Amino acid sequence: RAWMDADFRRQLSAQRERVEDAFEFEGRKVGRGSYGQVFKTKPRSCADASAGDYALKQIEGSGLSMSACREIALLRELKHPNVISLKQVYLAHETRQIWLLFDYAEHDLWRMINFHASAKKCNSQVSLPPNFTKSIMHQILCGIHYLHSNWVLHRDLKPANILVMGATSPERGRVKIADLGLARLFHQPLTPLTEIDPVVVTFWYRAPELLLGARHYTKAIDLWAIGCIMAELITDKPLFYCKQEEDIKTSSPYNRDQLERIFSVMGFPSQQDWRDLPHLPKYGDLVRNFGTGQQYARFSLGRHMSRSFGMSETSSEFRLLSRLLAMDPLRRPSAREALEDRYFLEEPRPAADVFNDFDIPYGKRDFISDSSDNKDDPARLHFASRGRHLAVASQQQQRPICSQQLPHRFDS
Ligand SMILES: C[C@H](O)c1c(Cl)cncc1-c1cnc2c(c1)CCCN2C(N)=O
Repeated sequence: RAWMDADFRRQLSAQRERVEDAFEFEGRKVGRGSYGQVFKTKPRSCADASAGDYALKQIEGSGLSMSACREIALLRELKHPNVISLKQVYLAHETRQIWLLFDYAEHDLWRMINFHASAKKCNSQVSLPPNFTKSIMHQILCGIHYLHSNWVLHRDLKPANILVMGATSPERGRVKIADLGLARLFHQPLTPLTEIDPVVVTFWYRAPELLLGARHYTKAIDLWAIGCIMAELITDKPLFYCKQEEDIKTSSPYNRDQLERIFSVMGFPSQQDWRDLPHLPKYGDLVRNFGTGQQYARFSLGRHMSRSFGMSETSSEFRLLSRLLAMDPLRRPSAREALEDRYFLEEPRPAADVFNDFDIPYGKRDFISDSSDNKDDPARLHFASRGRHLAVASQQQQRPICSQQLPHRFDS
């Protein structure tokens, strides 16, 4: 028996296509995060440069965990223009590594928003098409509507997971939702928040019910994150920005500083606003830390957005934003209800190419070196995230925004 299997296994192993044989990815690493690392590659086979690029994601850790297997099986079934499509899975049997192959997206909201934020700091506005935010929001909601109608929850929506196809792609300017829950090894939110890679996890997009100990992810949790992303697209600043302790090793979902930030923007939820609040597991901590929340009585989203960004509280843009950011998850719209909001029916209408045929001002992704890859280096925590910022910064240095050469203006 064993003898026959060994021979059979040798045959299989000889036939199995190896990822390193199919793709050139030496020195082509573009990103590294809690999920693992990602390379911008071309197939070795077709030599012509015109062939599209691919993103090769090497999943952190080894072995095919049950949830990684479930997520991969899901990804292979999912097919929607606004969801990144999984092209191939490679299981390297020798190293028990998992490699996922996707179409390559040159841009993502994290780098795009950083670009606009730094351009603002240098007082050189990169003006965007008037329907830029609306087009991106429309496509995020279309993608999430598709996932939710297939009972797939994303669980970790944030700007870095919202990709946008670049100029060389046939899908130029199309939004692709990525990292579907693969970053989550367990489905319940009560997982130790230390990712495999101790790069700090941000809480800025976490719904208040999660911070108060809600035991399960819901569709409404994804809609809250989309509201946070919409505000960030409008202001170029994370709405619920909260300084992060360097290494958050807690396994408790309760994060007082993050809740404090949410209340100082939104105000404190009253019994009328959120009937089920007292039933949440961490309600006791909330009362202990914040009492009746009187100190937040004068705060509201409308006040924050109008005072800080001159946004009109009667605009349909603000109305949709405040619906998405309802403190009570039961009051948030579904993805379909959000898509039916007046905001998307009014001029200017959302466009299929979010750049609206204008030149794309963002640079290509930088390749990053492996030097900071030393896992034992305690400082890795700093360099890991700082390295990414540096990568973006060097992007900016290559395209001096503050000098006379201004990026192509959208409105010209
Ligand atoms: C795997 C990943 O989701 C991805 C996919 Cl599936 C397809 N095309 C590009 C990417 C991609 C590459 N790099 C980065 C990002 C995304 C997010 C922001 C971080 N990042 C860097 N390079 O820093």
